[in-house]
Amino acid sequence: MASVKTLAQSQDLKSLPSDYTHFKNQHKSVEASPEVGIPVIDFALLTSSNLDHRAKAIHDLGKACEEWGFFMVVNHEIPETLTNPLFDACDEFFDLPEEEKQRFQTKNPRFPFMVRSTIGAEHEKVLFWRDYFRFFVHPEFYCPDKPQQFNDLVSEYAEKTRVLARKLLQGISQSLGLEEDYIEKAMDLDKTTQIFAANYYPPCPDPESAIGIPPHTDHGLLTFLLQNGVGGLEIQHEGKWFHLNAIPGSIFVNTGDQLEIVSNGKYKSVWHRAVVNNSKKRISLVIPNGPSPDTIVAPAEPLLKDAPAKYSPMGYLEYVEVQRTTRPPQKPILDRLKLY
Ligand SMILES: O=C(O)CCC(=O)C(=O)O
Ligand SMILES: [Fe+2]
Repeated sequence: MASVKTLAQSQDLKSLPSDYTHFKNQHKSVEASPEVGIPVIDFALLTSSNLDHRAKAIHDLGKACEEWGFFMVVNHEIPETLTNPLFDACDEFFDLPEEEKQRFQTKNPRFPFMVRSTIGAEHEKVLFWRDYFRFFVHPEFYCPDKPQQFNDLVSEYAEKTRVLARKLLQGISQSLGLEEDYIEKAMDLDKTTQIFAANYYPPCPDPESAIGIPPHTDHGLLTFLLQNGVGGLEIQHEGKWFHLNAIPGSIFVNTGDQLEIVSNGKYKSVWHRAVVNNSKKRISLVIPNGPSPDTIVAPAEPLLKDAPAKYSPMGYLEYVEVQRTTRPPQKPILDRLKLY
């Protein structure tokens, strides 16, 4: 199957092919920025030695998870000298011929490498306006050996985002009234499951009728997202869709299904989608951070004093696999684990 990029670049593409048509002017969303209450977490405050600053950051983090399931992190210590070349490397990877990309398939069924044409697309009646690839970078590190430097860049980015995830999850633990290290121990974060994914959304001739990624929730604890200066991510909040505008240099973070389970439903995983536009290509780099593959995820024991468990336990990797192979893929398997 040809990539969407190739399709978008073909000379005779005047209108959206019918199998990519989802809606008639469907995406109604409102512009969202810190002015309308989108939470911003200052990582420097969260890691400050000033206890008041830290307590305020933890409070804000808890509120962001509870009310939005989404926040932007500033002062996160991941430099653009790393992320800019990483965007370039991903862009180059998308430029490789399809056969070349397929060559990077991994043999390991537990931690597969995927590019768009191998999964999803051929099973769907309606197609999404994006190309993507993804592979596991932890607890086993994998990365294609092309383009040059890709391996080093991904490895450094994965390492830095693991540190960020752990510190945020320490704050989130405390915001739930748990010990600082509760989540990292219960979720076995030394063997955290990290996936590196890149999405490519070419300019679309009829963006109102197409969708990049339909509404879904992510499977992990926290997902990090960077974009190439072009917006497209939308989150659902109180029944409305919000189109997110990034503070330059910030990282988007959204809560995932496992955080909902661990928090026994206090921090719901947020519904989100990616919309497309007709003028600029958009690339997003996405890192889902989850428990170790073999963790059986269940509501945190100390929280069960307040309310009985709302979810049945389930192994994390099994959860990922079921979510990946469920059609339609956007239906969260979380619903099946809900007890009441
Ligand atoms: O590209 C985006 O804005 C959304 C990506 C996303 O939700 C995902 O890859 O799970
Ligand atoms: Fe997502």
